[in-house]
Amino acid sequence: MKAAIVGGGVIGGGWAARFLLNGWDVSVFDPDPEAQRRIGEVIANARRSLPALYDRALPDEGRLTFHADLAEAVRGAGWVQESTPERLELKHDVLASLSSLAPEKAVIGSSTSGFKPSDLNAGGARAIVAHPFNPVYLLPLVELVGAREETERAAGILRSLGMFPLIVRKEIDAHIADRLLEAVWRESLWLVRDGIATTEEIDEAIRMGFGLRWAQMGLFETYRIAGGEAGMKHFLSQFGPALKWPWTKLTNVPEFDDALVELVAGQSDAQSGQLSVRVLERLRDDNLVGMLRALKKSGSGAGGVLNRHEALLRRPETDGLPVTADRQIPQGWTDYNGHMNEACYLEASAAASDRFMEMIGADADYIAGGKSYFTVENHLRYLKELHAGERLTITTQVLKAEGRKMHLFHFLKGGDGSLAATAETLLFHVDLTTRRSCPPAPAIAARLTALAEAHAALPVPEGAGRHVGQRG
Ligand SMILES: NC(=O)C1=CN([C@@H]2O[C@H](COP(=O)(O)OP(=O)(O)OC[C@H]3O[C@@H](n4cnc5c(N)ncnc54)[C@H](O)[C@@H]3O)[C@@H](O)[C@H]2O)C=CC1
Ligand SMILES: C[N+](C)(C)CC(=O)CC(=O)[O-]
Repeated sequence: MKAAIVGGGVIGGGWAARFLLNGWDVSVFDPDPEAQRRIGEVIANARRSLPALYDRALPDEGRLTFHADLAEAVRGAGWVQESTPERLELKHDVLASLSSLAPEKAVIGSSTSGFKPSDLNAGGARAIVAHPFNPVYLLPLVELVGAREETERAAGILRSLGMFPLIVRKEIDAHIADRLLEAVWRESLWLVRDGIATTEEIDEAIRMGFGLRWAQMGLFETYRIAGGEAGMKHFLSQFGPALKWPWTKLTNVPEFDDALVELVAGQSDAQSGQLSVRVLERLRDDNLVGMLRALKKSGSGAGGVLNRHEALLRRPETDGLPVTADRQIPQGWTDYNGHMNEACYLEASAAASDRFMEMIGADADYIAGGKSYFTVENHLRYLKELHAGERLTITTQVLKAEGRKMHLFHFLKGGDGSLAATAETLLFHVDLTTRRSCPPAPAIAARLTALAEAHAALPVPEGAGRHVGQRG
């Protein structure tokens, strides 16, 4: 699979990273000689953040190439994404060329923030709007506007990249999200211009309050709760009339003169000018990863998208021993010593035990039926440092399976395949109603015994049965 990226600035670079890290080959066309360096830096940021969202490994990265010839860049592409500056005449030229050069079956998407497909295709092109959000490699939303059949085909491809396609029912300037963003931005500019608030104060007003709510419940669900037990109707009757009070300046746009530009840019420099854009991007990405991982636990909003994508990612089942984890180490697992924190070795091992339980049939359905395993003892050995972004693979050997006892030994291997840690763990099968140990269901016992018998032929792992501080 190949994607062609035409225009490799902020958004084109993000698209390149999204495709590349999901295993697509990516070709880039951008006349700016700086584009290759900039895209390299964006992809480096994406490598440290995107894999951290998943508890499974992403596909192997595709191949990245840069081209001076547009026809060469789009040859063989299944997706062509135009991300040139927001100027209609330029987009007409570029999209017309792409429509004649790209393979017939290729989706031609435009990243335009505001133009409608009928604007873009006025010169005879066949593009759809595929409007993403910055950073494209982390945020799932892509607004799709265009012919239904084409947007549905595009939606399937975007889902396979872990994105959330939102098909806009009717074309309209600035689609859905940018209309909302623009309303907030316009009002913020008034507040700055009129000296009511600084750029920093406005950012605090967002991030200390409603910004936190929006990522998980959006606007209407949040307001439903704000109506209390009486719900949405009560909320509307209480706050609806306020829309006619002078709470906001609504549609007026402040004069974009030099004074306003200097005021906003000056305040913004004072707020964050000491940090480079790349540093700010990394801070943003680390925070987004933390928030997205929290949403993944509840399955809310973008967390549900991640869970569905993760279920599609390949999971190797055996490597001699069952493979119970195969993932990249997230940035958030590293500590002040610059390596994977000790607690995260346990987190990874506990997830491997969960996966092993699934493999023998003690899965979510079995647990919902009232039976499970509890861990009663763990022994971890830290043998080698592990680092963010490195591949972590865990294989699991059954040391003993007797009645209600399950004794496992996890081998944690780093990206170079060498042993980085071992985790020996003893689990008891329990009845979740009585909270007491009991024998597992016969089907579980049979699968576990079969694995235990197969593993009995293997040597006892070095370090098994050790106590803390034991020499040799
Ligand atoms: N920056 C943002 O937050 C977002 C921007 N967009 C949309 O994405 C598009 C691109 O915006 P940005 O990436 O922000 O702009 P940008 O200015 O960062 O990048 C534009 C790139 O296009 C290249 N370019 C110029 N003419 C070209 C041509 N004829 N062929 C190929 N490349 C050409 C430039 O060299 C530059 O690298 C716009 O339509 C914008 O509305 C969409 C979502 C968010
Ligand atoms: C400012 N903008 C209109 C280019 C923003 C977008 O289009 C989406 C985003 O990422 O905020």
